[in-house]
Amino acid sequence: MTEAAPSIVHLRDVRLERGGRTVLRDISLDVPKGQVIAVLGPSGSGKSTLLAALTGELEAAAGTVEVFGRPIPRRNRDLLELRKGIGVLLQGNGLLTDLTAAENVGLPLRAHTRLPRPVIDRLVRMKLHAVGLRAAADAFPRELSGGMARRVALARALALDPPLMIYDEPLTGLDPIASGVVMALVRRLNDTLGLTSIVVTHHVHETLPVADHAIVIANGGIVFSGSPDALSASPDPLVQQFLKGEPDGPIGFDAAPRTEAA
Ligand SMILES: Nc1ncnc2c1ncn2[C@@H]1O[C@H](COP(=O)(O)OP(=O)(O)OP(=O)(O)O)[C@@H](O)[C@H]1O
Repeated sequence: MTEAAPSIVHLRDVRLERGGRTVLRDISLDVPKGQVIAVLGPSGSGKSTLLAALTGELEAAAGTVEVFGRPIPRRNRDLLELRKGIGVLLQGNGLLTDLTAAENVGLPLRAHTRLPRPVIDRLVRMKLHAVGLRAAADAFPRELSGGMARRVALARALALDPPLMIYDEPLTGLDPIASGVVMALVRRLNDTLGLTSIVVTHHVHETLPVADHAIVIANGGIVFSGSPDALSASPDPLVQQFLKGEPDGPIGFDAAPRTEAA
């Protein structure tokens, strides 16, 4: 019998507030090592708020948040150490326009390590190779397509070999082909590098095929948690409304979360 993989992320009965208002309540979630999990939900449902709790940017108002088996530290130095273990790919690529692709990927290595230049150069080439862009090392961001720029940003997020990757809307602004390339890469990198990945998105149909597990956030909480197949087959009207992108149904048009205290 194989042992269950340890949880890289563990949330129990978590309540998250923004500006004194409850955005998410009763959030319990375990992300086992090695999995790709999709966090889905309509705009404003609290997906970014959940991510902020995982990176320690937002302290939970109640409940337990553990990453890598430890509660999120409060001391700044410990928090910085934790964050080195979490690679984050944000919606905008955040590439510096006056640096080449290779220089952008090398930034975290120069900022957080004292590795000698030739070692950094070699690591940068490896990261660019991992995203299929070794040939683009000397290109500037303006010379790259949207999909290529996203992959450079992905290589940079991987620079410090983080065991946990968080993707916040990785497909925004990409065409269907580039979206397919990026999602296939998310899965391949997860498996070849032994990572755990959390993909926050409202691109359900592009994301589910590469995910092991999906959760749907709406109306202030987790309304679905299960396999992608179970999600597609769910009879829950709320889930169906979200999957079909229908404006009328149990999810309010402005997706305003419940505001009463837990
Ligand atoms: N700093 C803040 N102060 C007050 N309210 C906030 C803050 N950040 C987010 N909110 C509110 O919290 C709720 C959830 O926002 P959040 O950005 O987490 O949603 P989301 O699901 O990531 O949305 P999107 O898909 O549009 O990025 C929204 O009602 C939003 O207005």
